[in-house]
Amino acid sequence: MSAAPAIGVIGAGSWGTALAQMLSSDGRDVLLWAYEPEVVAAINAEHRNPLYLPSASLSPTIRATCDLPDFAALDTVLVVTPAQVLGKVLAGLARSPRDLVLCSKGIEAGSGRLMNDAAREAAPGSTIAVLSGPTFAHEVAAGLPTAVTLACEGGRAQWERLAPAIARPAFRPYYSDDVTGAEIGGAVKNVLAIACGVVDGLNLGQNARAALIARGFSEMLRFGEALGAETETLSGLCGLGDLVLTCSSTSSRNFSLGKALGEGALAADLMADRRTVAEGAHTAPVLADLAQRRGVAMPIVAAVDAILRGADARAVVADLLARPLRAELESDAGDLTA
Ligand SMILES: NC(=O)C1=CN([C@@H]2O[C@H](COP(=O)(O)OP(=O)(O)OC[C@H]3O[C@@H](n4cnc5c(N)ncnc54)[C@H](O)[C@@H]3O)[C@@H](O)[C@H]2O)C=CC1
Ligand SMILES: O=C(CO)COP(=O)(O)O
Repeated sequence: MSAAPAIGVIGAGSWGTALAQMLSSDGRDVLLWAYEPEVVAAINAEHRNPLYLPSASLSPTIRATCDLPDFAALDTVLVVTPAQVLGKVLAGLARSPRDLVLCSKGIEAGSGRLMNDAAREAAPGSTIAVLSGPTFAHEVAAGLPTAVTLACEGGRAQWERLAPAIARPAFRPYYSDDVTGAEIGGAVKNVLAIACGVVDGLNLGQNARAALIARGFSEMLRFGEALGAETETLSGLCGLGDLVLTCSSTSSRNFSLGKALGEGALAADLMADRRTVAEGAHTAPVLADLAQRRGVAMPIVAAVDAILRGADARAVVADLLARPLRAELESDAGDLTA
């Protein structure tokens, strides 16, 4: 037990559970909202989450609940639902001023909104922050060293409140005030991780994967610039850092989904009845659409979108390779802009 104020975590998938475990490591009380009553029961009775993070023994200072009204008095709440339901879930939270730390990575289908816009509408009066970076849940739950971007719309004053509440000896947030950049990094890298998985599934080699990471990063920068993100933010933990992690490991659900697509599985079969979320599959269509409407070239994102819609992966890769040659840097483009 600790005298530090309790923290709330909404969403008890693998990431919400891992964050709750990390936050409880100084003995403080953590209230964890789960969608499924059986997850609540298992966490409270056995201190385990067999559905989403079976490897972890959880702290007894984590209490789970299905009732959002239980969060009414908490000043700091982390939001860790799948991106597509974030607005809907937050609409059930009492409307009092608090710090809302968004940890989901995606873009809302239909509206094309980033999570901070969805959260601001669903929970008016809150001050938004975004926590994002290279963070496999099972490693954070195991206490392995991890660093993240913590982007605060409330600037330094909010950081002074949140940093001591969230930092732990092995969990190290870095300050930013670029909420848009932090969200774009996490959303776009999920789509690029699917692309890298496809290349792995097709056995196209490590050169191709490195090329996808570098050219995909260019797409992330172009899209970020169009939405007002800082290049420096995207070059940090929440952009390049997370891109490198998720594009290189089958621990990533997005990479694994792409690998199965490259091996010939159908997207519809892979998405049917899946319990865990591969956010890139939901983000790719809306991101490809946003990019097209804003005139931002994102050929790798468009390729992932096409494969998810059922196009043959090998043919899509052949089309990518057949694109006209062009300058690597925008600043050198001149006539080479095809
Ligand atoms: N797992 C990880 O290593 C990391 C995940 N994230 C992000 O965290 C977010 C949550 O992902 P995970 O914790 O991995 O989820 P997960 O894939 O482990 O579990 C799925 C989650 O969706 C919830 N859910 C399903 N239907 C729902 C509904 N109708 N309403 C509310 N909740 C519902 C389930 O209760 C469960 O919490 C995603 O945006 C993901 O990109 C970010 C960093 C790391
Ligand atoms: O965001 C993540 C690591 O930073 C988790 O990636 P996946 O959702 O692809 O597993």
